[in-house]
Amino acid sequence: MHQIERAIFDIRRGLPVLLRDGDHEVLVQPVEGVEDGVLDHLVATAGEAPALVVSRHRLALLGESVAAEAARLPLTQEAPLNLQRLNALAFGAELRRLRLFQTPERAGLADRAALALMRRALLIPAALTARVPDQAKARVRGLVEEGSLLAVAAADAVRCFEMSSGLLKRVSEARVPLADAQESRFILFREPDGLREHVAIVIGEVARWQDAVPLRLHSACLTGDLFGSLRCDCGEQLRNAVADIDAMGGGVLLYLAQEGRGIGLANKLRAYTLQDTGFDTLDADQILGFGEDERHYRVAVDMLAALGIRRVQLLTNNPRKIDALVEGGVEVVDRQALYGRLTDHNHRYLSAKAERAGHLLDEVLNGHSSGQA
Ligand SMILES: Nc1nc2c(ncn2[C@@H]2O[C@H](COP(=O)(O)OP(=O)(O)OP(=O)(O)O)[C@@H](O)[C@H]2O)c(=O)[nH]1
Ligand SMILES: [Zn+2]
Repeated sequence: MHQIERAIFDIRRGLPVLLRDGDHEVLVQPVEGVEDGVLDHLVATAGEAPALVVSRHRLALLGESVAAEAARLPLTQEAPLNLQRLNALAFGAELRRLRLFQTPERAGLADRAALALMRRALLIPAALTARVPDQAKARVRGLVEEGSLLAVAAADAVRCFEMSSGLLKRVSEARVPLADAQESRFILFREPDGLREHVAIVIGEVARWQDAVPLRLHSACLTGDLFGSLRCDCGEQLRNAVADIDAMGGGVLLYLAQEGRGIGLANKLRAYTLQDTGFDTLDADQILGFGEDERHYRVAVDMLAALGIRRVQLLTNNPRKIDALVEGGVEVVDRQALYGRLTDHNHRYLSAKAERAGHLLDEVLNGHSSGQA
């Protein structure tokens, strides 16, 4: 998978990469950050006009539905390669003005791989993919050989989110006394591709735990956790969780690198701007091409295994977290609610989570202001 990591770095820098699926070769270019000249360069290199690959979430907003995860929109003379139009089609909020000229086509392996790479790179999930025709293959191979274009297998790229279980690296640890839990230890884990790091905060002594371990899975939220943003309840939930776990006699908080429900901080800020024009938290993500929740919990299951934890009492209002642990073979014997404070700023966010994403927030929305249930 080493080449995939390099491909992700190239993509984050706005460079094209070549995806190979047997004899089929496809050039991939992220839509995010695409600049004047890049499109012409892509067409000149590939030798064919590209298609815009978008997620099914984005496509649904454009009035088309597909069963698959992604679809390709062929870009031809009727839909010229103009940057403004491309961006509007890929992640613009003015949907009424967009008219599809071409029927969406089924995404092939390389198209799906392209979107997986965009997501893994935390970019907008939209890509330009251009097939390399036979007569252009020798020239493109030359670019790969001279090192100016990276080639990867589409089959590896499409699996870039999958991690071989147990390969998570336990890297380092230290005692870090916290204001709300003096006996705390931070243990850092790194994903095998080196891209993301997650921290287990172990409160109390593991050896003393007899029964189900109090556990919090907390997804990173820079704005809320560090700066006390009023747009969400994350900072208070984080601090309440540490205090609650300490009061329960110890347990674990997994601080997961899943900023913005897995879409990354850059996209979360884009989503906030959309929310300021009237969209709710889920619709804003969908405009950008994301599903209502892009988080994967495999890493949390692996961290628990590394810590020798099989039975837990989970502090959450999110049924998906319970399901993900159970699917991963962790026994969830109990759930405890965990609230932050309801404010004028986060009311709409919490209501959307409750009404549209099934979060169990009745108590906080109906008057309870803070603390555990
Ligand atoms: N995309 C997006 N993410 C957001 C928004 N507001 C907060 N988040 C993110 O949502 C996640 C919330 O994480 P958690 O508090 O662990 O999870 P939860 O799904 O609310 O579930 P529980 O708190 O366990 O009930 C964090 O990653 C935040 O960065 C938003 O408007 N859009
Ligand atoms: Zn937050």
